[in-house]
Amino acid sequence: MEQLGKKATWTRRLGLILCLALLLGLLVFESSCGLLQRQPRRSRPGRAPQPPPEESRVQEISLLVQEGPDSSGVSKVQLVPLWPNNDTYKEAAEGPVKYKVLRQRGLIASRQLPSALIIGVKKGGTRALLEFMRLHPDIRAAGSEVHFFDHHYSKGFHWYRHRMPATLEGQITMEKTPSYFVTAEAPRRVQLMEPGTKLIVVVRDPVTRAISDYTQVKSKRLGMPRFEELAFLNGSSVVDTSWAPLRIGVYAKHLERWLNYFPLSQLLFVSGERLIADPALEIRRVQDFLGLKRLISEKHFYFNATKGFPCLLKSEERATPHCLGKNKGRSHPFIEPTAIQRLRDFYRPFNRRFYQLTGIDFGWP
Ligand SMILES: Nc1ncnc2c1ncn2[C@@H]1O[C@H](COP(=O)(O)OS(=O)(=O)O)[C@@H](OP(=O)(O)O)[C@H]1O
Repeated sequence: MEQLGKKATWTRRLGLILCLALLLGLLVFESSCGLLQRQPRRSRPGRAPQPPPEESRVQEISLLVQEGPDSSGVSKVQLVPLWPNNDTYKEAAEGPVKYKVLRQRGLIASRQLPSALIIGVKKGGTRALLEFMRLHPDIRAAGSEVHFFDHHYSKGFHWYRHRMPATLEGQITMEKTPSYFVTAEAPRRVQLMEPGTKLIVVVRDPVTRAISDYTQVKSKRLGMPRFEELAFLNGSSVVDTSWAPLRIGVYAKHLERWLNYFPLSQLLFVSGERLIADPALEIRRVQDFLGLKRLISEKHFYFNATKGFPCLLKSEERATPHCLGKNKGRSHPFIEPTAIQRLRDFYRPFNRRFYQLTGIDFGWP
């Protein structure tokens, strides 16, 4: 009985082993025949078919069809694309494609050479004009004077462009360097850059301009001679036109040089006096000249009685009311009235000529 029981247990174990072996064999057979291969995953409804993963785009080229001394026994090589796709190559070569498109549509800012320049005059109110114009969303201006057309011309236009802020399509790049107006080479150089450049000149009574210029130099140099000593030759009544603060004020002469290269229609003359008395009016003229929407108006300015000048309620840099710096709107030293009168007489014919050339009577005494 006991022997019979043991036999039955062994038979059951053998049967189990046989079953397992059979199952294993079946599995091996099916996988080698591909019967258990997975079906490709169906894309989810509503979603675009996904591109094949990068590895599956490896291309195979048979070496047998190629001529050559290869006898390595390798029958195939895999060509793996260096760039995952064509767009990636373009991105590397010319910047991301999406940026290129955005740039073409003017949606990405890039640096441009200026299309409008405030060329002068020194102490005419050029900083005020530039700061006021910067309120306009379509104006982007270099913050400091670049001095390209006088001091840095040899550095080239590439250097110049990199001094400019980035602009979007439709925005105007501007720069102000007041010494351009009196630089002999500047008109030709500006024309070479772009004959259509718009030129803005802020002019002011040449006598007060000269005193303002003198005041600035005096503030930086101790022991400066009196204005009257510098303005006239050897204590005489003859005006020393070689003295820069006086030479700059002969506007007609400097303008004639610019008119050899640019038509009058490309120049706008801003009155430095009216820029103080009625900034909104002068800024409206500038906006019109530049073809801009009239967005800057009276509501952007207030008169600061302490400073004695119009100031801004907010600007590109600050959202609070503020005036130009301490070096703008300095008090001038006392100048002998006879010296002032002599200078007025000296400038009168040049001023008249300037009015003729510009077609504007600035009303200087
Ligand atoms: N809003 C406002 N605030 C202050 N100053 C003003 C303003 N508008 C015009 N001005 C006059 O600008 C004169 C300085 O001119 P510039 O900016 O062209 O000077 S510079 O050439 O850049 O040094 C400066 O000359 P001075 O008064 O002699 O300092 C001012 O008279």
